Parts: sequence; structure tokens; C-alpha cells
Amino acid sequence: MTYRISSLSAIEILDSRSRPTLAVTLAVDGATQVTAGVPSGASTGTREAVELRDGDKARYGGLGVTRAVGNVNGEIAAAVRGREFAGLGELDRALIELDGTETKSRLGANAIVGVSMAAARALAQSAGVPLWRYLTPEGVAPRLPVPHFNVVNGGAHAANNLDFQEFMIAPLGAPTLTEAVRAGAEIYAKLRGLLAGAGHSVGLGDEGGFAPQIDTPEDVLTLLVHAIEDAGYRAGRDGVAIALDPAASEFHRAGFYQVAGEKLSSDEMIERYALITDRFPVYSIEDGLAEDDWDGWTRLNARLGERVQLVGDDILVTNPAITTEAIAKNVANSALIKVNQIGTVTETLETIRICREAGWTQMISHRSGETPDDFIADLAVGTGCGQLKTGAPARGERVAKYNRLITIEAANENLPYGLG
Ligand SMILES: O=C(O)[C@@H](CO)OP(=O)(O)O
Ligand SMILES: [Mg+2]
Repeated sequence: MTYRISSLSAIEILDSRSRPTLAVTLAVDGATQVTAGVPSGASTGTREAVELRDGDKARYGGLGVTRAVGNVNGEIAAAVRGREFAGLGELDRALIELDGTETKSRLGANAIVGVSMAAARALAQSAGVPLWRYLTPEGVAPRLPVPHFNVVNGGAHAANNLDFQEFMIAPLGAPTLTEAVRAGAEIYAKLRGLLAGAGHSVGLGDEGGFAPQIDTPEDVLTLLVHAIEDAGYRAGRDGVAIALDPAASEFHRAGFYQVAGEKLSSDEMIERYALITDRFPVYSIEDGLAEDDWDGWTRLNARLGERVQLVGDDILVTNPAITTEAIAKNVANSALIKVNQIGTVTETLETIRICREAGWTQMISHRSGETPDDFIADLAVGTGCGQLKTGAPARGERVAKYNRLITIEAANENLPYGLG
């Protein structure tokens, strides 16, 4: 079966950080139009596909995306509208070829990923199946992922507080997705009370988590365990576990990891994580070391990889070739998956496949700049990877994804929940 893109256009809208991004609208074979909102990161890996921004300081301080919008409405639409495609893979390959650069910098990864996401949605619609089912690879069993609620925000996602970027609670032991969301919301409420009671700010960071002025990651973890237990849950893998994303590239300066006033070598940082995972129910650490510290990553994986999930984000950037190299070098045991880091849905699915076949786990992820688009909820269910991180259980653009998971669960009682 083939299909034709009958309409394709884009406009500039705002993301959750009040920065411009794209909404791409597309239809196939004259059917109803669908839209995709393009996400955008703040702590980006240097090898990510490149977002095209206008650079015109007079508009949005240079962050406008009218050139990327123009590329969708102009060159991309001219190249793909009316043309026959056998499927999403063929369209994505055409977009990659049209762009012609390694990093999608000519037309913009933000332009290309919006077209790719909208096309996937339109194809699911024309096949008469939910998006998650359309995205399910052959031979893979879909499942509802463990939501990873980022309840304390630091690093590049909040002003002047913690060095570690994300402290997430993950209800691994919840019986269902809906109960996992309830646990997340109840613990979030308890945490607000604990923070306020201790005189901390309960202002929010970019991903809806609290952004208190607390010095050390260990102090935050102590509070989190309290919040989990006060809410009536068990802290640990059989209840509610904790996942970290220190986003260490951001505090790796002059060859040292600079945490809470200390200057740590790679090996000292690794030992700090060993202590943290001994003391607290931390089951997963993403970007524990910097993206250019591959040797450190290998030692981290040798030291903790047997008992802790070590997730590569900035170091892998959802890139199939880099991920393949990282697997060969044994630098981690898990990959963070962000559609806009690589720029097409097809390449994203390819990176997921590579991980699955190597026995690496995968966690689907939002960006710190989001729209209410809930594409990634379906991607997480369809690929059966068992993990999704999409911020706190607060703020509309984050809650949209969790609510989408609840809706999928309600309509599909037989879908299993959990890591798998
Ligand atoms: O580091 C991360 O994992 C992401 C999402 O939480 O942040 P950003 O989108 O800013 O890169
Ligand atoms: Mg990260």
C-alpha cells in the first residue's frame, strides 16, 4: 500500500518555556489533518541533530523558528506533497536526503522531526489504529511504561539551585499505570508539604518539579524517601524507586565534576554514585558522567552496571551509529530516547531496536521545552520499552502525556504495566 501527503504546513507557536517552536500540520490521501508540536531541550548533547533558529535578535532574542517554518511550507512541502510513499521509513529517508547534512542543520531538525511525527500520526489514523499500535515494531509486545516523575528540578532547568538536574520517582511496584500516576501525584503533594514545612521555596522548574535551594543531592534524596513513605508507599524497587539525571556534562568543568562546592575526578564521582546507590533506593542514573568522558563511563558501567541502570542521554543522542559504538565499548546499559535528538521517527525506532537487540533498556523522554503534544506516550507504549520520563505530575504539557497513558490503559485492559 502507498499513500500521498495531500497537505503539509507549519506555523510558529510557543513551547512551555515561552520560546518559539513549530506546529506541523499534515494530511494523507485527503483525510483529516493532524498536527505535531516540536519539543526543544536546554541541556543538549553536542552531537544532537541541529535545531534551526532564526538568530534575528529583534524577534524572540534570536530564538524564532520562521526559517524552519519556511522550510516546511516551502522546500519540504514542494518535495513531498503529492508524492507516493510506501511508508514512514520512505518519507523519513526522503527528508534526510533532501536536507543533505549529517545533523539536519540545513532544513532544521525541528522542521524535519515535526513532519515525521505528524506523518506517523496521519498514517496511524489512515490505518484506523491508535498511534501506539502503529508504532509497535513487528515481534514486539506493547506495554504501559513506568512513569518517571521529575519532582525536583536543578541544573539547567532551574535557576541557582542544585547541580544535579533531575530527581525522579518511579513507581516500579505499582499494579497498574493509573495507580502509578496516583502514587506520583500523592508523593508530589507530600513533597510540597515537606519542602514548605522546612522553609524551602515550592516554586517550580522547567519540568514542573520543585526547585528548592538545597545544597547536596543526598539531602534531596533524604527528603524524597520521606515523601514516598509519608505518602504510604514503600521506597524501593518493589514500591517507588528513585531515578537520577545529574546531566553531568553541565557541571563537568576544567576536567572536574563540580558538585555542591566539591571538585571531583571521574573516579571520585563514580564512588559518590556507589555511596548514593548504597544509601538510597536509586535504581537508575542517567548522564552520571559527561558526554566526552567515555573512559569514565566504561569504568562507571564496570563498577555499577550490574545493579544500577546507567542511561546514556547526551553521550548517545538517540543516534543509531553512536549507540552502536557505545554498545561495543560497553559504556552503559541503557539509552534515553528523544525523537528530536536524532530528528526522525524512523531513526528513533532504529536506535530503540539496536538497544533492544543488545539487551540495553530504553527510556523514552520528553524535552524540557514541550508542547501539549502527547506523541511520546504512544511511542513508549508501542515500543514496549517499559519506561517514560516526562516531568512532574504537574503543568499541562507534562500531564498531557501521563493523561494519555491513563486513557490508553482505560481503553486496553490487557496491556501489561511495568518495566517488563
Ligand atoms: O536532560 C534531559 O534528559 C532532558 C529532559 O529532561 O533535558 P533537556 O530537554 O533540557 O535536554
Ligand atoms: Mg538527560
